[in-house]
Amino acid sequence: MNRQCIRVDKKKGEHVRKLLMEKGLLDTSVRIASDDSCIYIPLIPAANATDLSLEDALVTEREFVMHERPATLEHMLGYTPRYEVIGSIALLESGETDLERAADALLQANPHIKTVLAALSPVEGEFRTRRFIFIKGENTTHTVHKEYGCRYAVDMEKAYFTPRLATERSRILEQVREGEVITDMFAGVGPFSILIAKNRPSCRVVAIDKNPEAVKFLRHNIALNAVSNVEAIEGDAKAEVRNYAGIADHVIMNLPHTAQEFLDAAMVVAKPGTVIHYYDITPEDDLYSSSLAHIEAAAQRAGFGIEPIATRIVRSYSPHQFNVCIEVRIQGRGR
Ligand SMILES: C[S@@+](CC[C@H](N)C(=O)[O-])C[C@H]1O[C@@H](n2cnc3c(N)ncnc32)[C@H](O)[C@@H]1O
Repeated sequence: MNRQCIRVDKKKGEHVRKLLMEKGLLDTSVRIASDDSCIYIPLIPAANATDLSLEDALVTEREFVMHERPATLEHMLGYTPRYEVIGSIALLESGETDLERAADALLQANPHIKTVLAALSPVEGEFRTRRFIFIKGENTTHTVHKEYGCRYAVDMEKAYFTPRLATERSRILEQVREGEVITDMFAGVGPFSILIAKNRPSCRVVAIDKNPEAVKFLRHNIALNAVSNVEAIEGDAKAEVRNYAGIADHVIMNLPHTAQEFLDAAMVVAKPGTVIHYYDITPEDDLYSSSLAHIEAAAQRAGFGIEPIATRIVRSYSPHQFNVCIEVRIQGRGR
């Protein structure tokens, strides 16, 4: 099938290709063609070639060979931008210089992406949310993300969610046995709680979050995933744990930066044998020691001891800081 294209002298080819790419007019589904002196650059069907007014270039038609594989971002942009995909939203990380062009390439490379946003702020504030700027596609911050057979609706401006913890969540699930009680102290829209509830139907999950918007999505996600063993609690974990004293087999503390302030509250729901899954941001020269000391001190205040069972780096946070997980088993009688 013939396609509309631009014929241009080989020497000017790269300049014209870049220009068409910037304008979002390059058809990247087929290979650029050439003969001895010219190259033929394919245009997307909707391109209005008469508006282009390219010097020394001719609008013509010819057949092109399809790419065997869909064009990659590297192929389209000459580099791979830093981004993550949450549901149908691609989120470009700060540092991206040509947002419009990167957004065009993302929309073209991945048919599941309908919206491209860029982060305007880091994760911030008590509710760990971010601000975004809309770049291209459908103008929304709401999406539904699929992960390990679960679906999570989230408005990214109103509540925290990251797909980067998917593997970590599955690691926690592997440690939970049927019939256990889990307290998810900072549950957000529910990715730890719902994954566990769905895969361990006889577990009881108490999911707490202080952000009313996160809890709204948590409740929605409980219904979306048809789980009946999650109790969604809106409130401050420090206060709410008093209603669940001494019942937890697992306590998930996914509030890096400030989880330390909640260790005494974690000890309220703990009992001998409870496993605490504690997340922190730590410097490379003290990945685990100080955090372990804080956990041990809180356990001692509650009349417990601890047995460290695992430590791991979850992901890199900044050049010299890491998001780590420390897991300890509670020992002793408690107060
Ligand atoms: C890093 S997010 C983690 C959310 C969820 N666990 C996840 O993986 O997506 C931390 C959550 O803690 C919540 N939070 C902050 N302070 C809290 C508090 N005092 N009590 C309960 N939740 C709190 C925030 O609203 C946020 O949703």
